[in-house]
Amino acid sequence: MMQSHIRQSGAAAAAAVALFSYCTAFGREGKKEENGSVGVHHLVAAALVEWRPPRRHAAISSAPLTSFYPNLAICEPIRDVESDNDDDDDDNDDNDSDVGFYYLRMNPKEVERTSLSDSHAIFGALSGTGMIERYDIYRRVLDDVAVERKPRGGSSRREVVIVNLSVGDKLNGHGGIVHGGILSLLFDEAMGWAYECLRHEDDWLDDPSSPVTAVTANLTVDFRAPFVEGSEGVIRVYHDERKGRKIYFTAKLESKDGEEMAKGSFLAIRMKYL
Ligand SMILES: CCCCCCCCCCCC(=O)SCCNC(=O)CCNC(=O)[C@H](O)C(C)(C)COP(=O)(O)OP(=O)(O)OC[C@H]1O[C@@H](n2cnc3c(N)ncnc32)[C@H](O)[C@@H]1OP(=O)(O)O
Repeated sequence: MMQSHIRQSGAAAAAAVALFSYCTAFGREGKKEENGSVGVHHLVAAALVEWRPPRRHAAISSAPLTSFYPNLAICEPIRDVESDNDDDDDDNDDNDSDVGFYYLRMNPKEVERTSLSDSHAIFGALSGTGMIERYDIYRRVLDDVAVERKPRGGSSRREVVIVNLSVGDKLNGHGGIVHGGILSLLFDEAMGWAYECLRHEDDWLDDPSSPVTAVTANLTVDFRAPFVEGSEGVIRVYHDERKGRKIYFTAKLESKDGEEMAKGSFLAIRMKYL
């Protein structure tokens, strides 16, 4: 988890300081030992490289569940995925980056839908050690002030969903690199959940409870950097536009360090009869 990563990083930093103090106090040179072992200063350097200041976090709230998602979201305000508020990528500066929000975790296991049972690719067959080891979905929720300020309508770009994920070492194409098809799958699912969030918003449908299913009509992915096996990452899904039954999303996959590993765009079309 990123939280534990940050905690570990903090511990690493503390250890680095302690080791550095030790080196300074005792005048150790810390060269690489002749027998090939790594000297003290290498340990210090390694620890310092590991540490990085945490980025600004999303607001954390203990707000109760909203009424329209009684069994979908569980009340677990996120503490371990970082905000994109300080993102300097113009491509992804969603409109509400200056207002308050928090994340609520969604729970696929509690959704009564056969597609999310064992037959589901991500939560079923491809879930497990070495495969998709984590795929935690969070809905972004604006706080009351943000809701008041936010323009309503179907075309304002905004982050809807994030996914905190990790992939093991059994889903590669080239050695050590996660298969692009797997990343496309991860994107497709995330954008599907973003659609599910949007369709429950009261200004989206005349009847929010009506079961209107959307399918992926088009999915495009740009792979920007190899996502290596054993990596953690965050997918951020943005809603761009809606034209009748057509709903457009874009998304990006960030490494845990915030580097953009892949970008996706997605067209979901609401089916006529489901
Ligand atoms: C709580 C649980 C959470 C659960 C969350 C779970 C998330 C799971 C996510 C998994 C998502 C998937 O993988 S879904 C599985 C993969 N996808 C599929 O199997 C879809 C297969 N394709 C289809 O069924 C169909 O082609 C549809 C439904 C997409 C479209 O057929 P249609 O409804 O008859 O639409 P049609 O009248 O032809 O076109 C409507 C408009 O869309 C445009 N259009 C149609 N197709 C395309 C296209 N590929 N690219 C661009 N534009 C298109 C047309 O030009 C037209 O524009 P205009 O003239 O109106 O301007």
